[in-house]
Amino acid sequence: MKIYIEPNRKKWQDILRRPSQSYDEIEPTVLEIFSEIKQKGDQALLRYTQLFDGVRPKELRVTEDELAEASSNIEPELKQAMQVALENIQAFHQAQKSDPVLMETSPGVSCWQEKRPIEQVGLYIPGGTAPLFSTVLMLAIPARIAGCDRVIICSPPDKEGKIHPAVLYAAKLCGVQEVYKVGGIQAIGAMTFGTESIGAVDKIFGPGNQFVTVAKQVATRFKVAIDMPAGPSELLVYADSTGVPDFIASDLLSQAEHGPDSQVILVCDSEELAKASQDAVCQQLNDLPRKSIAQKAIDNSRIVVLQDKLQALEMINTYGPEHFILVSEEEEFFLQGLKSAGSVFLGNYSPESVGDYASGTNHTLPTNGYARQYSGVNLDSFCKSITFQKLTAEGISSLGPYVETMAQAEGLWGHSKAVSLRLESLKRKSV
Ligand SMILES: NC(=O)c1ccc[n+]([C@@H]2O[C@H](COP(=O)([O-])OP(=O)(O)OC[C@H]3O[C@@H](n4cnc5c(N)ncnc54)[C@H](O)[C@@H]3O)[C@@H](O)[C@H]2O)c1
Ligand SMILES: N[C@H](CO)Cc1c[nH]c[nH+]1
Ligand SMILES: [Zn+2]
Repeated sequence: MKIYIEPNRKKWQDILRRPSQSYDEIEPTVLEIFSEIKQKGDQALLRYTQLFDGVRPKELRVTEDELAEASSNIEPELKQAMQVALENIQAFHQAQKSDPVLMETSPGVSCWQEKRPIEQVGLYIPGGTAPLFSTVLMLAIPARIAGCDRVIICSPPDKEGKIHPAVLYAAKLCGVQEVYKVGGIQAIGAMTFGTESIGAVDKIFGPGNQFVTVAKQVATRFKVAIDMPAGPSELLVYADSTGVPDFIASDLLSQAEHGPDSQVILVCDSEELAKASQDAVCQQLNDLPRKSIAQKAIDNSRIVVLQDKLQALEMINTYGPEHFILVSEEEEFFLQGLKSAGSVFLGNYSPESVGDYASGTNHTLPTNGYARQYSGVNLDSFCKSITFQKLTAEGISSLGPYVETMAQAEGLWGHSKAVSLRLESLKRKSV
């Protein structure tokens, strides 16, 4: 990880550039695959699965037997850990339920807002280099709490044409019955257009690599919604002298090991901490089984020394990290000034991994700077808000004339008449 000491502002853009390929580079591939899926359905899914995952599964849908069998392949210790995670994720997302908003905006004019679940949702579970069964919990639990009617999962098959038992076990634990062996761009296409085996959904959720993320973005042109662009994982750590280099390095590597296109950034206030953390990264990297993946991500990662805390805060907000770890005596200063981040971890005892698995917060979060305009997945992601209104005779009598005036000023006499007719009818009744 290269160290930049007090870099000039003009250099920030270069220092903070993400390593993933751009939308424009991947979009043509996505459009080509989507077009084939629209024309050829399952046949196209199987062709691309063979091409990208090196396998042609006999059936796209995971059978009931496969779902049931998964449990016998999971160690009791893992089952218990998943249960703890499930309970925390469930509790935190259940607590996000909110009461309908109901009020009388003026006498006789009642307005309210209620939520309804999105009926059909598709959950993408990454599986290219690691079977992220934790993502099943992060997406299927809020979908169930929200009350979505149909919840399906798509995940890439392994070389034997199977989905990892932990993914299937988690699906069963969360009550998901429809699981398909398809990943990447082709999975997003299937959930967008529907094929013979896989019915289309209303909204697609879930993280994935750069191909999955661009495919989701392209899919929104075809009347499906997405949660957000949740691509290659990233982390920004800010630490002052209270930071522990070994802890910092372990956090940086925890996100670097996700994929070669991940990126991690350390911003700190001294050269000493920068150097010690850099050394700790080099040392710990050697012990990681996914060293070669993490090394590539580390090559795209940076350490920046900024003594001025205002500048440091500006850099954090400019980057808009997916994950932000803050270890500072000046916690309040940074929290007050923080504008954009997917999820925040405070102090020396809050490693980012706890949020990835079990603290209860959601790990499906905006990357690539999208924290500037998107929230991470939460209960509301699975709902729509519908507004309602009911006016009494008193309500339309007092509000109606203002609506008539505004409608006529916009030249929309049809709108005005819908009010006038009622006002006249009330006048006739009163004489
Ligand atoms: N932002 C978040 O909330 C979040 C959460 C978890 C994981 N992630 C990210 O998810 C990603 C998981 O990536 P992964 O690769 O292990 O699994 P993945 O399931 O996202 O992608 C695997 C699929 O990518 C497709 N693919 C691979 N190379 C391709 C190519 N050259 N052209 C077209 N398609 C290709 C294949 O179809 C394959 O099945 C990581 O980047 C990780 O950082 C993000
Ligand atoms: N860090 C990922 C989100 O960017 C989520 C994850 C799943 N498993 C481990 N980590
Ligand atoms: Zn992670």
